[in-house]
Amino acid sequence: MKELIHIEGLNLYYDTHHALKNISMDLPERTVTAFIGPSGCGKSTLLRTLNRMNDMIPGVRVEGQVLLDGSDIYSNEIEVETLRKRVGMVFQQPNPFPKSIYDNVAYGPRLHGVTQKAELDQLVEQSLVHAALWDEVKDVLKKSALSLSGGQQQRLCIARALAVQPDVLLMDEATSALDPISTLKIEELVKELHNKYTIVMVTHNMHQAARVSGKTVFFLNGEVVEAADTETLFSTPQDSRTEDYISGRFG
Ligand SMILES: Nc1ncnc2c1ncn2[C@@H]1O[C@H](COP(=O)(O)OP(=O)(O)OP(=O)(O)O)[C@@H](O)[C@H]1O
Repeated sequence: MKELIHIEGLNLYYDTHHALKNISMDLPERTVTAFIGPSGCGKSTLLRTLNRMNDMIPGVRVEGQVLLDGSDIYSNEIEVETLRKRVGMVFQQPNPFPKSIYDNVAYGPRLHGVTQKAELDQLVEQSLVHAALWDEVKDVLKKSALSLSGGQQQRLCIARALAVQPDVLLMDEATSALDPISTLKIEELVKELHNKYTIVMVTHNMHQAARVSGKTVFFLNGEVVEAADTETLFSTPQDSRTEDYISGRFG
């Protein structure tokens, strides 16, 4: 499978704290990759390096390379806005804007210069269909996004991310604030979306990683312990620390 993202010798420091230690890995195209590991091992930090969200945190220093389709996203030639259009993100807490459902989804395309109503209408519908929310909201698009349930809000945030037609979708514990039924809906959605998008998800839930992802990476103390296709990692882990973690002996 073609790699879309290649990480090489990546180190990240929060001031003096060495949070990511010499990370190298490939993230294959149109695959769900899950990052697992105990709290504080660096999963979210690594996820945030993929669309340079860490740039906003004072005192962060990054060394090494992250190549997206062969281009180093930390090079001076890369515009961060363009990068974030290609690499969208969904967070733990649904965070829709206090605007209508329609305007939430249309926000990104408008920002990137789409002004024609017909084109916006089409993008909004297509994104909501892809996020498995269209049927529930198609008659109330003018209603405030804040009137939706938590699970619907999270699917709206996914639709908002998809509306700018990204290549990569980063999901940082995107279901951990949701009830089991909404979680299941998002898991089903992720399984659908991976045919079109490269998805990287941080999850605390190993069952979720096993259910949804094609590749799993296990982290400990800022290092990659093991990366493999999900079935192999869960059935025949190579490292005893991976085995201890997935069998619930720590973390
Ligand atoms: N903004 C920050 N400033 C300073 N240190 C940070 C910051 N964010 C994370 N860290 C530190 O970096 C390390 C990795 O944190 P990170 O949030 O990436 O881990 P994680 O594996 O995602 O944890 P969790 O599963 O609890 O979300 C931790 O030691 C954490 O305290």
